[in-house]
Amino acid sequence: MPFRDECGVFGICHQAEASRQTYLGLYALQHRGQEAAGICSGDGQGLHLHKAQGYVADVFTEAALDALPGDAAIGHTRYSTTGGNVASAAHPFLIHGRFGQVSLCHNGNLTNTEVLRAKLIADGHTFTSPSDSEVLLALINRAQADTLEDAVVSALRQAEGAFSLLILTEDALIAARDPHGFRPLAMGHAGDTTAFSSETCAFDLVGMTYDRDVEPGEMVVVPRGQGQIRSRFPLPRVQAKPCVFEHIYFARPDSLVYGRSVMVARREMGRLLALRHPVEADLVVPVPDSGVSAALGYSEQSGIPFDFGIIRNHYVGRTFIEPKQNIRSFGVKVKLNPVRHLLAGKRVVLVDDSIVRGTTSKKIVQMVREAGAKEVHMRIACPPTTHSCFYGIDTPKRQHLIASYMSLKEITGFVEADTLGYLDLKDLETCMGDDGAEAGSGFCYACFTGNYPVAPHD
Ligand SMILES: O=P(O)(O)OC[C@H]1O[C@H](OP(=O)(O)OP(=O)(O)O)[C@H](O)[C@@H]1O
Ligand SMILES: NC(=O)CC[C@H](N)C(=O)O
Ligand code: SF4
Ligand SMILES: [Mg+2]
Repeated sequence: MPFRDECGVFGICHQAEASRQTYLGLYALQHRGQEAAGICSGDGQGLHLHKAQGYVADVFTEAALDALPGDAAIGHTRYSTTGGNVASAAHPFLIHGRFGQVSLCHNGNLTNTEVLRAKLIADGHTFTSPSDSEVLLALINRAQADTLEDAVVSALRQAEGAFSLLILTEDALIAARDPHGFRPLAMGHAGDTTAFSSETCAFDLVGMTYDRDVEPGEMVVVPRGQGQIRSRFPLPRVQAKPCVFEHIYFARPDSLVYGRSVMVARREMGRLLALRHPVEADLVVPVPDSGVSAALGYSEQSGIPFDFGIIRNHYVGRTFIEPKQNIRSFGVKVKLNPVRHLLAGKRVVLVDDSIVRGTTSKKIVQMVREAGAKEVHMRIACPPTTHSCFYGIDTPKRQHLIASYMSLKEITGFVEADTLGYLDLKDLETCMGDDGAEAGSGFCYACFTGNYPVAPHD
């Protein structure tokens, strides 16, 4: 996979079946991370943890869920950004420390992990994993603070980069988001139950109503017992920079992210793409699944009919045994297959959300031509991806991003498309309702501009 996803977090409080609901929440967030999954629950007697490498459905059995009792839980699906795909770095992390049992899970990536880690190790701390997220727990435990809440604030003040966090203790469920709000975190309810999730599609599954986002820089404390939900903003205020790529690619189209419909945003990207890069053609074909919404927008705007000229096999996992005999482009073919009957003799507009390395796109263009298409015009629903992400997305290094070393003309030649058009940054801002008071003000666009809101130390 050229682009790997990130992580999903889900947490719930005052729910009799907290761990089962969290399991379902994670099931809905599976697309955000497939390396490991875990849940920590609390029943008033203590915290209980189960985590392992693998998909949510494989990590949790009935018996595993039965061993996670209580009316509060947090859970995580992981794609590593720091520490690699190792069992010890699965979330949630759980410690028995100065504030009793404290469990934490994290979506995002710290940009000063190495500095913090080195300092903690010099102070005598021992780590159980290479994870950046475990550093946060160590900071909480070692904070000069009398209460857990103040210790969390102290840790968050030292952390730099991206964090949407859920913390479960014997007394509270705490949600927090870094001051730039790089990664999403939604809040919802059903009756007395409060829940948090990376995306609202998880709320739909467990029957929760989305209320609002945890704001950038906000910390929300849900007491486990009686008591009101509390909100505070303990971190220095900065211009929020939520990740625009959530809307382009990562999030599910049925989710609201930052309170906006992902489907609507993607469709708008497709519409503007059609306005800026029109072409005479017979058929608009999406690269499934992530290109579908933008392709619909392109078709609506251009009036060129839309059809599923490429079909995706939904049962392809992350790895498969390759045939011994070399089959050309096997990696792409096992996942995507053209519908020859639709493509033969047609001038095709192929719409995808993004080009990363360019290798998939090249093979898809080839595949569509081999299926008989007369012309292939590629349209990409975001600007050229020229910079890597340090805030929780595992993008390839800059030198592997094709747009960082090739011009538009060269990329067109490389992927062997007849024409190629990208959405430009201004249009992307328009689709996101970013009025661009300052250029690129309301979201993080660093993978297109290199303007990193937080300098990556590591
Ligand atoms: O330029 P490349 O490096 O070849 O990669 C670009 C592709 O990568 C992503 O999809 P991906 O194959 O990761 O999976 P998806 O099915 O989730 O869209 C993206 O949606 C493009 O289709
Ligand atoms: N993608 C993520 O959000 C990863 C969280 C954390 N940095 C880890 O590697 O475990
Ligand atoms: S660099 Fe790109 S992927 Fe990373 S947070 Fe910013 S917009 Fe999102
Ligand atoms: Mg794709």
